Amino acid sequence: MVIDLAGLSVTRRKRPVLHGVTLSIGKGEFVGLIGPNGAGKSSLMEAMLGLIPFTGRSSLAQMTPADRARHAAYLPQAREIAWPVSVEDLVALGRIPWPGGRRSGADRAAIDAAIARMGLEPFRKRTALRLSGGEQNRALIARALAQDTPLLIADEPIAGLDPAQQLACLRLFRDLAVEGRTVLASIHDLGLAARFCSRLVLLSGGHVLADGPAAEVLQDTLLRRAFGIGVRRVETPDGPAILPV
Ligand SMILES: Nc1ncnc2c1ncn2[C@@H]1O[C@H](COP(=O)(O)OP(=O)(O)OP(=O)(O)O)[C@@H](O)[C@H]1O
Repeated sequence: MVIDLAGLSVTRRKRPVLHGVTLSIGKGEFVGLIGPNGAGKSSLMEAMLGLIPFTGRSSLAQMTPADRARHAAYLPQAREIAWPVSVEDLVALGRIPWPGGRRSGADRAAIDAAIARMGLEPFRKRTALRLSGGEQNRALIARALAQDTPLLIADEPIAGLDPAQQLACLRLFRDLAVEGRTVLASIHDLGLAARFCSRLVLLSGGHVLADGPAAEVLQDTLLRRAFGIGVRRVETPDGPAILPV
């Protein structure tokens, strides 16, 4: 398993926010983590990576930081770029876990591929702070891609992207999974999650309410329990379109 969690619980400011989450994710899966605001999606990602205290077991948190950095790339929800570095230098930070600095051929190839995959060539030399919000988001995704890890954990990767960029990003993540990598991404758009992910995990109130193929997880009763809303489904040649009602 690429991610193996058992009985993972998190308490924040004395309030329990995750209650014994058990979850295994294997090679080649693209798992969409869905659930309402405050369900615990970000907390689950942070805890499994060992970034916040938790009880229970996470295979990722057990690794040394150096091993983990070569196993898992992480796109946090907060899209902070701290320094006025060029897009190219920002993406190159993804190579830090690998020996050889930025000079090896492998590093150059990974940086170039990540920039190309996120369509960032026109911005390559530009200071990342002078990009639009969505462009900055793409640069940070490219940094995670340049890390070239078997696992990518992305917290709301398509938030703030325009519709074309959302499709491009999810298509890329699906391709990464087809190539044999593993992707876990939190996604609020249920229709896009259903179309692109191989499996959905529905989190609500810190519990896993459902885990499986989209058709099983996006059932009316479950969605009403989690979000308090119903949905309309329209089948299209590209997959289901899901309209919250
Ligand atoms: N730094 C923090 N300190 C204290 N409580 C926090 C902190 N971050 C999150 N929480 C609380 O933990 C719970 C889970 O939050 P979390 O950010 O994991 O949810 P989420 O599912 O990612 O939500 P969203 O969809 O809004 O991003 C919420 O009740 C939230 O208020």
